[in-house]
Amino acid sequence: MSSPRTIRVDLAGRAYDIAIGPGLIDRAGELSRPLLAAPRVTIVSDDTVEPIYGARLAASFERAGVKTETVTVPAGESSKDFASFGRLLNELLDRRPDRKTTLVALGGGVVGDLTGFAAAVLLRGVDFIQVPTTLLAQVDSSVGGKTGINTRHGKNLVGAFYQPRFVLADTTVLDTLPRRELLAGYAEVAKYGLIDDPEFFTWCEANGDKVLAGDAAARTYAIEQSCLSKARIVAADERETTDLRALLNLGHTFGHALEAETGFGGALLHGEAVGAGMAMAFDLSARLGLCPQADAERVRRHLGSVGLPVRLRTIGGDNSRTWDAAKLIEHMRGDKKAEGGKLTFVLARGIGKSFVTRDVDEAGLRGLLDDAIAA
Ligand SMILES: O=C(O)C(=O)C[C@@H](O)[C@H](O)[C@H](O)COP(=O)(O)O
Repeated sequence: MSSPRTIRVDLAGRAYDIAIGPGLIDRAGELSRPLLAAPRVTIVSDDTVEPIYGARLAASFERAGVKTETVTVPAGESSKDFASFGRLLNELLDRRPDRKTTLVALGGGVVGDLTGFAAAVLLRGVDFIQVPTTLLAQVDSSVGGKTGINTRHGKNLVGAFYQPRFVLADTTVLDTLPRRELLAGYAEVAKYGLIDDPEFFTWCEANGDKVLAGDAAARTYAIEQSCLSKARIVAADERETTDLRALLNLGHTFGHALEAETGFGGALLHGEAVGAGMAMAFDLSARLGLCPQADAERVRRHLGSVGLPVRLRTIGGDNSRTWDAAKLIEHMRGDKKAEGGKLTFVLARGIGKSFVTRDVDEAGLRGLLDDAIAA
């Protein structure tokens, strides 16, 4: 059988491939067998995805002579907390893994982040493979080795940089993804254009609807371009030691605060929060005179036109929610990027011209939040 399209994440001794293409779940065993330390894997999935794809993935490993076991967690962001993480570790240990066991994360960002963190600490570190089944996980969270959980203090505040051995993105699984999940992932696709690739953002404006409607060529192109951008940035700044990787956090200072305020219970999908957060980051950039107003409007128009909720009033599908600017700013202070009490933002000088700054006037921020809440 032909080799799928692969993109290399070039990390010297820890380099790995992202394979992208239709039907790859059925080839997971054959494609990952050479990477396994021993012919046994434990698949970690959630109770939405496992019933749909678990048996096919397990069968593909079994065909390659690999023994499988499966552990399932409840679907949703609430599984990314201490208690769920502890339960997952115990369930994994119940199956008597050894250091040559490989974990396979089958699911979206929550399953990937949770499994990756479990792999980082189980027996002090076992290998793991990502089989992302959402658009968001395929274009973003499965690549780059950011693993972790949420705490009552905020999003992803406990975790590890721990790279997978392989990422296997089966593009056909997106056909069964609910539109809301697709949209949430699409926010992260558009993000790459907004960070440093204005041509890609222009492509998104022309083709975003096709990506969401299931056009296979448009979808594959969007995933490949996103993974190329992410692989390039991660290879250059794996552990976010310079501000380069931090650019991938465009929209996240706002987004994480919105998620924290709604309690990580799934009222708000991560990608929805990021979409609204990117619109706010461009609005703030324009308000501070850093970015042309026309660019901020273009961002808001495109994200809104594909169906992302870019107004705080509509985000999370609960029109009765009230937001409090002071509380949102308090959440931002707890963000990992905050340094010495200074809030950190990814702002922009225009589309594709993002940069990191710790120099944001809080009165300007407060004004933006008050206006966003009132709009
Ligand atoms: O990979 C990265 O680096 C990112 O920042 C990608 C983000 O889109 C992703 O949501 C990430 O998990 C956020 O990381 P965090 O360090 O801000 O928690």
